[in-house]
Amino acid sequence: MAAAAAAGTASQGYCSWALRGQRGLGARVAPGVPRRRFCVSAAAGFDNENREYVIVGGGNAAGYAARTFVEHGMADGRLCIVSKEAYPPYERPALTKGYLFPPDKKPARLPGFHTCVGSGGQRQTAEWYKENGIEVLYEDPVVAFDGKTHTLKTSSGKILKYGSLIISTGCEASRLPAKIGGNLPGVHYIRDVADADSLVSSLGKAKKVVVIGGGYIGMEVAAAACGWNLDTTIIFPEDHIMPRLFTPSLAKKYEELYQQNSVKFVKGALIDKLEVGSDGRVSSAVLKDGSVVEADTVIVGIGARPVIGPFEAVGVNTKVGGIEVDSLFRTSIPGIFAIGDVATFPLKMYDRMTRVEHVDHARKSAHHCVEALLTSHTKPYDYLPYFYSRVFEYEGSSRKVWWQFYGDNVGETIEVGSFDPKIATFWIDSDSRLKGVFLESGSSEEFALLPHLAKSQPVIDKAKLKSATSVEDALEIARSSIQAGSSI
Ligand SMILES: Cc1cc2nc3c(=O)[nH]c(=O)nc-3n(C[C@H](O)[C@H](O)[C@H](O)COP(=O)(O)OP(=O)(O)OC[C@H]3O[C@@H](n4cnc5c(N)ncnc54)[C@H](O)[C@@H]3O)c2cc1C
Ligand SMILES: NC(=O)c1ccc[n+]([C@@H]2O[C@H](COP(=O)([O-])OP(=O)(O)OC[C@H]3O[C@@H](n4cnc5c(N)ncnc54)[C@H](O)[C@@H]3O)[C@@H](O)[C@H]2O)c1
Ligand SMILES: O=C1O[C@H]([C@@H](O)CO)C(O)=C1O
Repeated sequence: MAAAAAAGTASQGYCSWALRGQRGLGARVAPGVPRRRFCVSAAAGFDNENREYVIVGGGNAAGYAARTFVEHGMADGRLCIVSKEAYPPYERPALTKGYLFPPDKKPARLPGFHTCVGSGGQRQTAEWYKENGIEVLYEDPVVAFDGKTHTLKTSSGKILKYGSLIISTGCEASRLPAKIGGNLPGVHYIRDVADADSLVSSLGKAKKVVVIGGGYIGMEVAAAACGWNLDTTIIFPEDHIMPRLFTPSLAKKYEELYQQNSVKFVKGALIDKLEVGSDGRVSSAVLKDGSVVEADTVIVGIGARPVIGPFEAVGVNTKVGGIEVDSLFRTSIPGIFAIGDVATFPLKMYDRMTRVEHVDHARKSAHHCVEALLTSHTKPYDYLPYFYSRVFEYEGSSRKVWWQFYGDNVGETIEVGSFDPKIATFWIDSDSRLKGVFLESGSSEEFALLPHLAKSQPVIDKAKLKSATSVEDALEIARSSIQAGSSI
């Protein structure tokens, strides 16, 4: 059921793109600049098929995009968000953090974490969208797209003609095939609130939990399961957790913490099948080597795939996947943009095309895209990759952990600190330039230094850094390397 069936109540009606004759490019009018308005009479708001701006996907990036439209006075009666979900945009990271706290430890619930609270902004509830004249179509995903006629069709059969279109359909969880038990009751994937609700209901009854995948979801969900005092096993194919980012040595420190919390690891293992019990629910995971791990609840976190359909014709990057955009988030078709997880964009500082599946980019790409659309700015997006996680945050946990990483994890690494309580890893390339930096349990001042380090890429005296006696000492050595003037 729709949590909120909000329709925009645009008092002045809206300007049809077709009547404005601004095919595709949207309104390239600076805020505050008087515009000729050819408004269609629309006393009831959005009552015909034309929409000036349409965002497809009501997720993290859409919430931040809506905020930028409002800041420019360009939302009221003009912006429509077409959402698959039943809720206005929210901060998706909460789903594997506060949302999974046990019932007695004050779990996060909507409307508590609607965008843009995750970055200290306003909490944009369903009311906020109404008050700002933004039409939100809930639980009505776009199922067809025609770039020639500028038309979208939703699952309920609505036909929407757009002036400018922003695709922010994000990612979907990769699934285990149904033929090996990937769809059994008790097997969970986690992407949205409905998934998280289903998982919480299973955790309430669970005794033995298997987490498949040693990435972000695996680490965050396994830590949450500890908060529910559940027998938890993580199974993954690699040698250590977080293989895309962590060094083996860094991973070891986190694995030890999980083991102290009674979590078991099965490494280097692939799933052969998930078996069904007499109650029709999952009962165990059978590994390729024939061993069996019992489970009444399985959480699968084996990566995510960009949601491209039905927009394939807009242009998919063949190497990275994702909808290809330029440094202003413009696709190959004028008037169509893509942001967030689904967009493959030029990562200017490392001179490569990439897709980033993290919330900081969702927020910043949304803002940058909408600013470029609504104003005449042509400043290229210059993103510094930023990833973070927080686990064991619930009250009563013996040790909370929170880490941040900035930059590129390339080159050799220097690790400083014992993890008790802090650890830092520095990635340094063959020219001795610092490329990436990771910090666990830093102070706010220390975390604030990391983006400066990763952005300026100072030349580092490696011997000096290796001899650092503490994380504080190491960060000071890196900071003074920026000041030494050898930065980019
Ligand atoms: C459980 C979880 C925890 C995370 N934690 C962190 C974290 O701690 N830190 C971090 O940096 N990142 C985290 N991420 C990643 C971060 O949430 C994403 O990078 C971010 O949500 C991307 O925003 P987006 O708007 O591009 O996509 P999404 O937020 O996924 O939004 C896309 C929306 O589009 C909808 N949609 C898809 N197809 C259609 C269609 N055809 N029509 C209409 N709507 C459609 C989807 O239902 C969804 O609501 C997490 C992700 C998950 C799943
Ligand atoms: N803190 C964060 O930034 C955060 C938190 C949660 C989720 N997310 C996002 O959510 C999405 C999904 O996260 P994720 O953890 O599933 O992806 P991931 O890519 O971080 O990890 C996937 C893991 O799955 C495992 N794996 C891959 N194929 C497998 C297979 N066939 N069988 C068993 N294991 C397999 C590997 O161990 C791999 O590390 C990503 O976009 C991620 O960025 C981010
Ligand atoms: O970025 C984030 O947003 C949410 C939460 O802070 C919203 O309240 C969360 O858990 C993050 O990591």
